[in-house]
Amino acid sequence: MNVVEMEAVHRAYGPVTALKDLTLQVRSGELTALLGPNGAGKTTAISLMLGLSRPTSGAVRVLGGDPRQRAVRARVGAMPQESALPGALTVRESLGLFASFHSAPLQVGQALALAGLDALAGRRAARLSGGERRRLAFALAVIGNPELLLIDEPTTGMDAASRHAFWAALQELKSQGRSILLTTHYLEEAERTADRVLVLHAGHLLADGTPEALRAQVGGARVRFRAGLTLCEVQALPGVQAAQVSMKGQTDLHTRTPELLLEALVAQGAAFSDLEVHRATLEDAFLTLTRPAQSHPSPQHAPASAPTLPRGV
Ligand SMILES: Nc1ncnc2c1ncn2[C@@H]1O[C@H](COP(=O)(O)OP(=O)(O)OP(=O)(O)O)[C@@H](O)[C@H]1O
Repeated sequence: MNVVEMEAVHRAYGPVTALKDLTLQVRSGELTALLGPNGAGKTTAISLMLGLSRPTSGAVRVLGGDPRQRAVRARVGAMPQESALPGALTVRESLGLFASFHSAPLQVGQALALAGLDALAGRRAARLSGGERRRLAFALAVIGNPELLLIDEPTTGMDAASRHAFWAALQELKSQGRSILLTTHYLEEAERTADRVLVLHAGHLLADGTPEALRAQVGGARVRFRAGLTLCEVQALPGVQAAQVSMKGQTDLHTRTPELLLEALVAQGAAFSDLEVHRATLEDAFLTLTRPAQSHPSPQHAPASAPTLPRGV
């Protein structure tokens, strides 16, 4: 069963087209990650699912109904990218207030525990740090005991321990049978926790599958080592698909046949050190999928065939 269905959805903001002929489904009981570069249309898609705006054309159905219906909204928990929190209330009072809007809410203590806010229950929202405010926004999203959680960039501003705790809380909510859709730019976290990944780019759905399936599209491995080889010499090694060589001899390459490559390196008698081999990640798949249309890749995401230049060159 699908908890969200978008069919041929088009959404324009004046001359800007944010979503183009977007068809996607979010399945019941799964944790789905909606990924995409900045401006891909993720927040627009979530705001349509929350019934906060309407598609220019196409259809959006949530829990089998129109997301603008009160009965549907009552079953959905929302954590937007930026939340206006009741600053004068304490964390516990905020949760109590929001709980009173729902017919069968969680207990305030349950929401506090899920969001790791027990120690901050008596603090006014206005005095919370950025990461703590995200945790309160999460607690407010779950207090209504929702069947479906729609979460936009939840872990931005959270420290590593809070992010860890947050993902554990999502797993707990999922194990209770809830469906979760979230956007994130933390691809390692999506890879570890999502059942399914949807990749948006320029308002289109580029890919839809398990993290394993997306990784398999790229396949192969990333190999890193330090050696005195030039970029041309590295590119001439068997099976190299893309490579970078820094001025200090740090080599970073992608290959589908790491064993052949290492055999050739040893056969050549090349002196190399600091060898690391790991299979292609979801981030590798994401960059490969979204790279062709990126107009200004950041240095860390630059095409892998370009040699790394020292600062200032
Ligand atoms: N209210 C608006 N008015 C005009 N353009 C908008 C509006 N909201 C979004 N857009 C544009 O629509 C496109 C999609 O934006 P959206 O916020 O959905 O992307 P996103 O994938 O969530 O990006 P990010 O990862 O940066 O949050 C962008 O080009 C954005 O500039």
